Amino acid sequence: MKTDPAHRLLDAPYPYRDAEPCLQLHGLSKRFGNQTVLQQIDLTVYNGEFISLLGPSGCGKTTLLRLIAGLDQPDQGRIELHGQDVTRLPPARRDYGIVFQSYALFPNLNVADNIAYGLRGNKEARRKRVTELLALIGLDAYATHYPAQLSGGQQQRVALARALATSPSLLLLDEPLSALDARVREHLRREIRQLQQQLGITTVMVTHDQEEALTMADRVVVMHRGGIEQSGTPHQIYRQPASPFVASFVGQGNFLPVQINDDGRVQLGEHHYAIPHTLAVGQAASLFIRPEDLRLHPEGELPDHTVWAERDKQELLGALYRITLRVPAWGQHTVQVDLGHEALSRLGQAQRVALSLPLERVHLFPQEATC
Ligand SMILES: Nc1ncnc2c1ncn2[C@@H]1O[C@H](COP(=O)(O)OP(=O)(O)OP(=O)(O)O)[C@@H](O)[C@H]1O
Repeated sequence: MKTDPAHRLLDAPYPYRDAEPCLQLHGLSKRFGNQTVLQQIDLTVYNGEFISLLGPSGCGKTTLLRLIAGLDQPDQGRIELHGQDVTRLPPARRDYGIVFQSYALFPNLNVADNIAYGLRGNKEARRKRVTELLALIGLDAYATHYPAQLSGGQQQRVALARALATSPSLLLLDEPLSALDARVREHLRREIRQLQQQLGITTVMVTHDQEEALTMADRVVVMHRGGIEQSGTPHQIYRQPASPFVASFVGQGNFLPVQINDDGRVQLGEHHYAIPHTLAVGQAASLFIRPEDLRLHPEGELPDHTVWAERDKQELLGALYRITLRVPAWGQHTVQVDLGHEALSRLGQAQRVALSLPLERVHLFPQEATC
């Protein structure tokens, strides 16, 4: 069920719905030798929006960022920045700042000189701007330090200040946090997001880390094999995945084979469910449900559509337990269910438990559209 993803209208309360476009990509394609790396990419990024390009290794997200930056040339298509065609302009004539995964600071320049590197104007104006930027990134006390004297997180903040120094209208971030350890990464995520909102700077960030994309971005653009699979708010991407690829790449999920019966109901093993869908009668499909959406019921609580399930494995994930169960009535398929500690203790130790399927949480995908 690959829907409209790239151009789908965002929800009404979406804050950038009526904003002016900052960056527009029209039919961008790129090949390296025989390999098509990007195919007909269309994307509009609105003023002030934080977009994350999310996808597995090799899906083309860095290539797309490099095309926007002018570090590579597209074979086809057009790039507009504030309505101006910049497709053939060199990087220096495009109005953006960029931060790479490796800090890319000049080791022989101190922090202040690194930040001032791209600044024009007289010495006093540059000094003033550097002081402002040092305050912005909370490194006022480090102006005379050299990159080697800073932690990874501090170096990346300097790289960010350098990218912002000329007040560009677009900020490009290429996996800016992936070289940092988990705790620093989480902290810097919040800092970058706060700074981006404070400055209102339009931002495009490449990441393969779904948590990073979901927590930082206003809109996540999921890429797969050189194309855009879905574009939507983090909530839409997680809750209304447009394809099996998005459903499985972002978060966890159970896929169960089903059949569409003559009466339109969805057959899962021995059970029939009335789930709204647009699939054809007789069509094979996959039913998708997230582990936290399946319900396990303690003895004595048996709502409609309950099936019996046999407990198999139980793993502690930290805040949750992931329980693996075999469901004879669903064709012996196994499912995974996430439960909080409280819910697990209410469930007790019984080997056989009642399982129900909240129909409003189910997604159906035609089987040929598997990832
Ligand atoms: N300069 C190049 N020459 C040849 N092939 C390239 C070049 N740059 C990228 N590719 C190929 O293009 C494809 C997409 O690469 P790209 O770096 O855009 O992917 P990605 O989604 O950013 O992945 P990763 O997260 O691993 O960086 C890959 O198969 C890669 O090998």
